[in-house]
Amino acid sequence: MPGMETEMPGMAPVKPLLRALTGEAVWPPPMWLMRQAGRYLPEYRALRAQAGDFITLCTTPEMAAEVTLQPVRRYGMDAAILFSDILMVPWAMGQPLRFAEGEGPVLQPVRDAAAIGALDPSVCAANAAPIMETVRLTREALEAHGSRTALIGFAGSPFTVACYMVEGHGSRDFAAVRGMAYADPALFGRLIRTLVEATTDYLLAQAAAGAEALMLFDSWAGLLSPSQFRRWVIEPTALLVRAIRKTRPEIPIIGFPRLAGPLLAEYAQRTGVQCLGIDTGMDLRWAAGAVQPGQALQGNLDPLALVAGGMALETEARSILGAMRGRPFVFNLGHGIEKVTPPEHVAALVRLVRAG
Ligand SMILES: Cc1c2[nH]c(c1CCC(=O)O)Cc1[nH]c(c(CCC(=O)O)c1C)Cc1[nH]c(c(CCC(=O)O)c1C)Cc1[nH]c(c(C)c1CCC(=O)O)C2
Repeated sequence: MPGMETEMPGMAPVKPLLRALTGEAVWPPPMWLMRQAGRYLPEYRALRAQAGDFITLCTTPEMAAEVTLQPVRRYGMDAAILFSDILMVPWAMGQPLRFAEGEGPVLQPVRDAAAIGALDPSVCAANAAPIMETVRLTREALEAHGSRTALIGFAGSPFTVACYMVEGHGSRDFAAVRGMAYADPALFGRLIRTLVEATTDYLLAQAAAGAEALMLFDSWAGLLSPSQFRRWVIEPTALLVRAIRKTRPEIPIIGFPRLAGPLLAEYAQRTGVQCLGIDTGMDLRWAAGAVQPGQALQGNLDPLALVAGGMALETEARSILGAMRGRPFVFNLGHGIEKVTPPEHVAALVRLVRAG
């Protein structure tokens, strides 16, 4: 029974985020923001400068745990999201990666059978040990303060991670990747299977280290045609979810198939994730009718409304709250926070959402 746990003597109350993810209409809704730890925060920029390099920051557990906790301390968010990056999975499989100042990630592209065959998914979780240590330290710090804040672990979905692995850097349309998926589906399928395997182990290791929910970021899912979306987004995600559930049936999973449009319904049904991340452009009431009964929604404030602040922010946030009242919901952005966001606008948003 929802809520029962809170009344049982000797048991810690269930955290609001976890209640919402398991289908309870918690109100005011729990909230956190995608990329809530990041360059818009002065305390992040200070630690980032001290680390020197982004990968060093991600692989130094004390620093990464500290960065994870920064937005929780400042705003009392209902979730802390592990500070890391979706590209740490290819990094942990040995693909050379660097984050170039001002241009984003740069990887040595994998485009042929030799390069894809050389990737070993079985070493991913072990090589990512520092990230698991970050999870452990962060969870420990949260529990030490008796926090209501839940810790979210995450990974990129196989398709979105494959986009960067094949292209070698960011792109507006990932044309080379989508072209390869049509021209050589056997080879692309091999890469996707490798990623399903690596990502399963990687997420299970995060759960074992103390992550209380898991999120799959599929930022580029919406670039695909419907048939390709079914093949490269829905099928591998369904396999991944099933594999995680086999070992950890209770851990809630949030799927974020960005720009999926009407294919959200099929994604929700066939993957069976507990919660759907909704992007900025999607109508929340429509999304509520498209998902399965009991599936929670998370989203979808425009990050630019948060940059603007004032009346624009208030109007947008209130319309989201109005649409979602009475159903399982997690307040969030529709995509990552912009680095020009004034931190005081985030504080204003937190006050507004907490007032319901
Ligand atoms: C596509 C993608 C990436 N990474 C991620 C995605 C999916 C979500 C999305 O679509 O935004 C996910 C991600 N990246 C980061 C997190 C940390 C947790 C959080 O606070 O949400 C998460 C969940 C930190 C980060 N990842 C990155 C930064 C900035 C690095 C810095 O401090 O210099 C942070 C805080 C770097 C990164 N990492 C990536 C890119 C394209 C870039 C460069 C763009 C940029 O600089 O914003 C790949």
